[in-house]
Amino acid sequence: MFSSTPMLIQYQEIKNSYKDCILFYRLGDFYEMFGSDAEVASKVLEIALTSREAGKGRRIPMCGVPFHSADNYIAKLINNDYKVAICEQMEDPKKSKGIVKRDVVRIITPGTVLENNLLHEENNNFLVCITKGENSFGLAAVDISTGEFYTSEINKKEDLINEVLRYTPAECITSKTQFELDQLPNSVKISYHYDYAFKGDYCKKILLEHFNLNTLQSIGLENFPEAIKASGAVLDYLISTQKNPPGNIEKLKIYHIEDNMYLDFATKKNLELIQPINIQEKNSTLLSVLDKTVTPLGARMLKSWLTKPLVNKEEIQNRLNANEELVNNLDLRMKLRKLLDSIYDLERIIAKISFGNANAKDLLALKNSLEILPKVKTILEQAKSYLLKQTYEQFDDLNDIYSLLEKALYPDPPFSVREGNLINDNYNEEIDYLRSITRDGKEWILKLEQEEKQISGIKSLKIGYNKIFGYYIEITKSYLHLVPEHYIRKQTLANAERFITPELKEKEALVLGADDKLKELEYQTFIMLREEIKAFNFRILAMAKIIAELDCLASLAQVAVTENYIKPEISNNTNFNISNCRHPVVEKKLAEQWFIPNDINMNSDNHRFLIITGPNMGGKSTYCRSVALASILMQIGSFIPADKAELPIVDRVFARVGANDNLSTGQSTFMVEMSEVANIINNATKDSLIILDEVGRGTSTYDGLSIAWSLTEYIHNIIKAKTLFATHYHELITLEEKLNGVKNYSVSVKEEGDDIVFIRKIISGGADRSYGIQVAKLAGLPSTIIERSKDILSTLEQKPEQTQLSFKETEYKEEMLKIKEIQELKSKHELNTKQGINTKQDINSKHENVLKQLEKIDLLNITPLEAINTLYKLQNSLKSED
Ligand SMILES: Nc1ncnc2c1ncn2[C@@H]1O[C@H](COP(=O)(O)OP(=O)(O)OP(=O)(O)O)[C@@H](O)[C@H]1O
Repeated sequence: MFSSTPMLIQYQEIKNSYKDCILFYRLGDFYEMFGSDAEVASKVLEIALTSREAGKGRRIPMCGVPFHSADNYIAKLINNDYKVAICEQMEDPKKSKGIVKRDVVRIITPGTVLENNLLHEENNNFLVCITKGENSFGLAAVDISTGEFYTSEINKKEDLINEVLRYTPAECITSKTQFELDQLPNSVKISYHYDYAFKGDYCKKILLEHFNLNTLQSIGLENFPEAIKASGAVLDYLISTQKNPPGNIEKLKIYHIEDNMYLDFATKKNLELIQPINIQEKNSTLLSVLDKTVTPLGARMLKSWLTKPLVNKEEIQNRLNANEELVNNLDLRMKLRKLLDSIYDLERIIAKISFGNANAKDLLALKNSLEILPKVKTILEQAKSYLLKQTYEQFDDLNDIYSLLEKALYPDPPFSVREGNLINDNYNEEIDYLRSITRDGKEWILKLEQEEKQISGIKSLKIGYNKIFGYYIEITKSYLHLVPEHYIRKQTLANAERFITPELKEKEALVLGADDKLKELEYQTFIMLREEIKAFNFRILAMAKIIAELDCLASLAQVAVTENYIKPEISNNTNFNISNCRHPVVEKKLAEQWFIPNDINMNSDNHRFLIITGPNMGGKSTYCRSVALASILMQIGSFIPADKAELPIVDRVFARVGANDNLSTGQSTFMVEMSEVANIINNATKDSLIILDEVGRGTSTYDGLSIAWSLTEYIHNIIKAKTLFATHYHELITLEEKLNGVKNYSVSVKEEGDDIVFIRKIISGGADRSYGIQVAKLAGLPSTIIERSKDILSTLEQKPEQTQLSFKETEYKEEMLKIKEIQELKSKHELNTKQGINTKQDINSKHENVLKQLEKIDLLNITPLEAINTLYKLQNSLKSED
């Protein structure tokens, strides 16, 4: 379409291959965008849209961003779901004849970013790929900013979706013919890759080439065709976007979801492991309590531990023992944490080195981190626990790499790699030589300044430098009469004149020539140094993992000490016995009160299904969750908030807590609740732990009760998983007599006259009432409503079969009349307004205010209680103004 100028012809040719990207076309110091790309980008980036001559009097839209600040603009486009193709000049414009050669050097997509401003230190940036085979799904997850690469084969679709969500992917790729992605939440950004990249043979070839293997057997992948497809396709996507094989990806780890504790998305959300339910309350997550890591490496690993607790007894025990040693050995813990604190994000530095983006400051950060490693090793020498001892034995202090950097790298290099001061003295002879010339030359110029001052007697004489004139002698106007004759005038300023001398120019040629050469040579030497370090990538990455693990263990130990946690025992049978168990997050949030700890005892026999009843706000949810969190904590190797604990290893934890709306997926509260319950039923085993909190409350009382009842029977009789069920359906407590494994518990409460005091102790036996009205009173509901509620409650208690209430002779009736009255008033007002009658003078402002508020009420979505409450307020506001 822009066929008329050579540059635009070139642009169009390149753009044709990158139609789905915004093309950043390098033109001198700018990246330019043309046509529809310019129209889109100018809006998103809020930059001026101009136009450019396209021949034959036509103009095309154009906008541009400076090359040196492109990162921020790219970030904005990526965050707005665009892909960006970076097209560079492939030759020096000064040396090229005709149009400069250009090509796309990289495509940036959300899952392939390496830019600091698009990455979060404490989060991975996973690119996930999914494939669909006849009997299973393939999944691969890769983070090029850290070098991690995982793959798995999964049978059930729900498990696949759950696993995709566990990675919180920045981008998810598949092929258009592979998979219907309608089941993934909208938050997952989907990209499609070419169909050919998902063919088994092609994927195998890509993997063998990348990992330099003859067979996939050595990495355990041979018998997993879908995992091969997913990992091959994702690698192909990386190669095609980065235009290079990702040099920091050394290993592909195949895993099976049952290798770890299974936590589905709803459970992680309901237990607030990583993300708070209320986004504002960042410190209501388990992670916020546990994360005392001091490196980004550790922070990312801890997050991954929390979403994938262990199930292998030996591994759990090893972590617990290491943790215990770090808890008890203060010196070891403190010194370790202090040393780790100085270690930079090695994984992200290595990614930058691999993709050729690392500058000298990055290498300096690497050098400074490596300097710490031998000290860490020395500290670990005293360790006695298996895991720490093993870490000590495997510890590679990378001293050779440190020595190389120490020798080669300038001690305080700049960010830019083009301005010199990158390479140390005594590393490269030619650099030393050129540096001495520029240093000497600069000294010579300083000396000349002194001499010229003395000879001419001009005190303000100074020698300066700029890019246009090079070196010059500047003399202020008041001394111009003293200027020696051999000075040659070059420039006149408002206050001064600038001169040169032949001698000065001669020296300048020498200094600047050497300076240019030095900068170029330093740059080339730096690139070579970076390549040399690249060869050590995998050794450094292996140590990064060890550092991350030490950081996690030391963080858990630190929390155990400050929060007073204890080491749990792994139960030899399937019994749960925890004395004085606390909720790790709630206990920290209680400002002035003490957290009341509670015991928990469960076995596989007559104590496996606990029904917990009692007042609202009594602490039922908190109790149930604290048990689930204790299991998760132990299985990540952490101590737990209790006085003594013995826990079995559970294969899965499920938590169905509260009723959450999920309007974004078009599901009602009840639908979400039931699908979460269905997931539990389909996946729980006798070795699982299930937390049910008020299941059934999203529907009518009898429907809800019936579901809760039959769910209890099913879990008790068929699944046999350990279960804690917090409920307001007191009818369920009769199940204790019918089902052998069911036991009733309740939260105790003290009645003080008409009021209640929460004791928050869990006691044996069921509760027969919820004290909802007392809690409503505590919450500040008006006394009219409280009193009326008591009336209704006593009627119901006398005639429990009565489901329809009559509201004769009550305040409620009066209030309903009031509604009618006001609504009539409102419609009269509307009618009058329609008929053009000016009623404003008749209705004073307070009525108008009430009417406005009434108008806002959405009658279809308001409960009777809310309606009464609102009316009460409105009536009061009318009364108070009278
Ligand atoms: N053991 C405890 N010690 C001290 N405070 C507690 C304890 N358990 C709960 N709380 C406090 O009580 C609040 C309510 O607890 P929780 O939500 O567990 O009650 P609940 O019985 O499940 O209520 P509802 O039936 O209304 O859902 C908590 O947010 C916390 O502030």
